[in-house]
Amino acid sequence: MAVEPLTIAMPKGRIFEEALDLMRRSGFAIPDEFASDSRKLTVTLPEAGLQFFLAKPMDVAIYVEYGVADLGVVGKDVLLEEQRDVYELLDLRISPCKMAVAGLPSWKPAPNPRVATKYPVIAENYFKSRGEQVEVIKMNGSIELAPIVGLADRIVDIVSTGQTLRENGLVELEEIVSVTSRLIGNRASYRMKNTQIQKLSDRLAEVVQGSETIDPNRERSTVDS
Ligand SMILES: Nc1ncnc2c1ncn2[C@@H]1O[C@H](COP(=O)(O)OP(=O)(O)OP(=O)(O)O)[C@@H](O)[C@H]1O
Ligand SMILES: O=P(O)(O)OC[C@H]1O[C@H](OP(=O)(O)OP(=O)(O)O)[C@H](O)[C@@H]1O
Repeated sequence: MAVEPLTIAMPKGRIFEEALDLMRRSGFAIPDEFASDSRKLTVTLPEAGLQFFLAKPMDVAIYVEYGVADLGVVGKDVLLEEQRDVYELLDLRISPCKMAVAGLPSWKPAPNPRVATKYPVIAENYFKSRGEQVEVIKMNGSIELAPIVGLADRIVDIVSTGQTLRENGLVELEEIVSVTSRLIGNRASYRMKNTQIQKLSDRLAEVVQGSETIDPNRERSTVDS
């Protein structure tokens, strides 16, 4: 009986190249036409029993929760922000960064504090857990601008190299959580396609843990059961 392919939602942008490299090192020969900057949003590998599609990073967990993708690759930041009902299957250890509170070096606690962020859920939860009342302002990007122009006294944002903070005269005040990309799974797919999913996850885990490369010719690159 033919096995239904596994569908994997991949994030466009920063994570994409590293995720693709990981898939390739795990033995899946994904063609070059599937690139983050290409307009092509889907690719099927019939031999491998895999189908990929390219989604906005913030939307990956939605596709997986609704079951149009069996699996997805997504930053831990998105999982914490979106709180979707999905399984987190594997830490892929790619695209590392952290979520942090930042502000001007002169920052001091003041009445009616405002915090600008693209991640309002993470920010609300963090300040609530600290017993600090703040007004969280949801922004869509260029978050570092907010303290400079006086919209907010602090920000909650991703810090990777720290360059954006430095170039804007800001400093990290507190780290909230460290972030890497995760393999996530739809709950029903995890039951119905368990053998295929487990096989793919094990294969990725082997490469993640050992940083080894699986030769596609070593065995047929398939997740068919
Ligand atoms: N320096 C960084 N800035 C932002 N995200 C990073 C960084 N380093 C790693 N990441 C990871 O990459 C993901 C974001 O990727 P990207 O910046 O391509 O998307 P985005 O900013 O959400 O999308 P878009 O720019 O299309 O709105 C994050 O969810 C995070 O897990
Ligand atoms: O520590 P760094 O290496 O400088 O990286 C962190 C910066 O990168 C991201 O912004 P992005 O480039 O996604 O732009 P955005 O502000 O428009 O979201 C993030 O929001 C920080 O601003």
